Amino acid sequence: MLKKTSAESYTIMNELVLPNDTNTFGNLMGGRLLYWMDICAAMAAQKHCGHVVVTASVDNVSFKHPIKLGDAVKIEGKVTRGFNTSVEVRLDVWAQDLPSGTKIKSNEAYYTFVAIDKAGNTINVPELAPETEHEQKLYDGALRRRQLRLILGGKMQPDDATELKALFMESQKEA
Ligand SMILES: CC(=O)SCCNC(=O)CCNC(=O)[C@H](O)C(C)(C)COP(=O)(O)OP(=O)(O)OC[C@H]1O[C@@H](n2cnc3c(N)ncnc32)[C@H](O)[C@@H]1OP(=O)(O)O
Repeated sequence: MLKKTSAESYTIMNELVLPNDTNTFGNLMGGRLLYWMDICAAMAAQKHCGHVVVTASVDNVSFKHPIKLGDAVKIEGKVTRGFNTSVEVRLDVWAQDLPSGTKIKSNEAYYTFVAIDKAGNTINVPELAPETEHEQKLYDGALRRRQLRLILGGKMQPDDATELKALFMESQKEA
């Protein structure tokens, strides 16, 4: 199957935080942000897969700074690696106070999507060809993150997570 690049799935989504998106403190609700991130990530995954995708899992997401009413939210998504029927998407989220132009990094996250056909059966996805050093790093890390999330999802035995185990062995040697 033809390999694809991260650039081919690169997706940018911009949103403006309106009153209906906020909590009683006037900050963007976490659930609303996760919803926007899911949409951005799904668009990136579909560009890569050439098929409809469903969200299989969302890794731990930390909310580093509150995002305020009236801020612009910019979400960037791109596929980091294709496996058999699933892809990992990396998201970077920025909040910008438009009048001052001040921009802060708000979140980073990884979402996993599975490609499905019209009958709902899972289908194979294209591999990813990293083009830069940074993309290669994300590609290598994707295998370890996949093993961790499959263990947590009860889909893999810890003993089978060879790359993850190797990482722990390395850090034990260094300590
Ligand atoms: C864009 C949206 O918001 S869609 C709406 C929300 N999402 C949904 O409704 C999805 C509902 N869930 C499902 O349809 C199914 O559970 C699926 C398609 C995600 C997985 O199907 P299953 O039959 O459980 O999984 P199966 O064991 O066949 O594996 C299929 C792929 O899913 C991956 N997968 C399964 N569970 C997980 C998980 N918890 N985390 C990451 N990947 C997973 C597998 O690794 C496999 O990928 P691979 O082929 O690249 O190795």
